[in-house]
Amino acid sequence: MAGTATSTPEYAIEVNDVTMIFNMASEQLNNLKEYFIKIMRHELFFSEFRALKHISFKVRRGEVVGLVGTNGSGKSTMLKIIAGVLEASEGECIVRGNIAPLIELGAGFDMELTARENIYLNGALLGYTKQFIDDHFDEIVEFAELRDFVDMPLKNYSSGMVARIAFAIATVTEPDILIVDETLSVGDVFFQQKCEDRIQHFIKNGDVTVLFVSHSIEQVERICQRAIWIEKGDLRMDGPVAEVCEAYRGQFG
Ligand SMILES: Nc1ncnc2c1ncn2[C@@H]1O[C@H](COP(=O)(O)OP(=O)(O)OP(=O)(O)O)[C@@H](O)[C@H]1O
Repeated sequence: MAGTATSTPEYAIEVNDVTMIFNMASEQLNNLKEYFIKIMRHELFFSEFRALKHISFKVRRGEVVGLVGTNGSGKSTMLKIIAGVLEASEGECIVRGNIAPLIELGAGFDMELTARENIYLNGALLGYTKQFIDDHFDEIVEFAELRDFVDMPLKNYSSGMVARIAFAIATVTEPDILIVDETLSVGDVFFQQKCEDRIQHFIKNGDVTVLFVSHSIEQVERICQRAIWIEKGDLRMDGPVAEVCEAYRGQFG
């Protein structure tokens, strides 16, 4: 269960005994018709897959926490539950403040529309008013460095270009909580640096809480103070970034 709270105690995020269960179909079906036929004939079976098992942790306001773990260990699932995109099967997640979720980039975009139209659409989804977007439109486009492409449909953009627009919109104001899931990996190295600088600016100048997933342990060590290691759905370690990254490297490096 994801929830928000209006009081502002020291924790921005509280994850309490969260378990996430996915139902996996016994076979891959191509369409709904096949699905219904199999169901009617009792030929389709489901098995439970526990992507997260009894995870608990708290993040203080202003803390910068990295999530590490090998592929499929449950990091993105954890971020999606915190962002309210997925509902936990068991346990609860309390979030205090507004979240800028940089996960599944482009999910709020309509690929048939232009970048200009998508800035307004995505901005509205993030809760910005039209006036606010009018006032910040140039700033968003400047940051994304896509001025020449602003009236081009998004379907013609590369994934890196979509990431630029998404990052620029989501960070045009300082959020209370910034959730970054591999967003930076699709951009080129120059844009990655620019995004990292903006995140660092938020960290230094405010009390933004950051949850950060990256496969680059160096990047996690550079940006975060604390790291949480999730492995095969279990919380393996939670502590100072250097210690957790060293242990993780020791096992997988
Ligand atoms: N919607 C879903 N339905 C079924 N299984 C899912 C779903 N989403 C994720 N999973 C499974 O849950 C597990 C955890 O996935 P998740 O994407 O959270 O891992 P991750 O640690 O972010 O991986 P990566 O580092 O590769 O991005 C994986 O085994 C994945 O296949």
